[in-house]
Amino acid sequence: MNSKLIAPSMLAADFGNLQRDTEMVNNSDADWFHIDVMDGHFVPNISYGMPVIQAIKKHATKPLDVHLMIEKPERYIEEFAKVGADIITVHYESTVHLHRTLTQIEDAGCKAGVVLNLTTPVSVLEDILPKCYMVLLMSINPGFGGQKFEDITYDRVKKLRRMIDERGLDTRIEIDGGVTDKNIKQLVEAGADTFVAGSHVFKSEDQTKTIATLKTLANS
Ligand SMILES: O=C(CO)[C@@H](O)[C@H](O)COP(=O)(O)O
Repeated sequence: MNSKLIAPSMLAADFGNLQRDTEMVNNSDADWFHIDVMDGHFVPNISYGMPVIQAIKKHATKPLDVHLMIEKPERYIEEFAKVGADIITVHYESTVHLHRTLTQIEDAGCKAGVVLNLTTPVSVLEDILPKCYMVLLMSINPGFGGQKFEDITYDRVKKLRRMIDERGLDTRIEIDGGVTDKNIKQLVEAGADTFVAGSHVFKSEDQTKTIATLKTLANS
């Protein structure tokens, strides 16, 4: 059984106070920084790229979990590794030669994972699963923070959990989009172990306490 990890999404941080928000995550019960890279092509939004990741890395004391929502991510893997990514996930839908892209991530010294859009069947992972450190299941349509969690995610997590267990693997299952204190326990029960939370954390009054509550609920 993997430990339960919380990864606050820096997309919801205050970019004018990035150092402050990075230190808040450092000093909280969070485990990773979740970094959303969007290119305005793969998803209808543009977020940030290498310079901002580098700025976060400068102050971060925890691993950077970099989620690439970009077309042909294989063009930039080495650059993301260079600015400090520890884990890099790419969308199944964004790269033609997925196995080659994951190898490229590993060769760059990072842990490699695959992301599935909300309704891409988890069965497409059958052959690539042994190569995945983590699978990220989107629980919203990617592109924006603050959206409502989609309930179809629970069944998707259960299916993926079965696939992982049947193969005797320890692949992490990360959930991203609309994660809150209201659904995290049910997600753990379904078989997830890694949780991205953006607006629920950064829009709360006491961010450190919100992270601590998520961690406690995930472990209860
Ligand atoms: O990948 C994405 C958005 O596409 C996410 O990481 C969001 O940033 C999660 O934000 P919340 O739904 O938790 O506000």
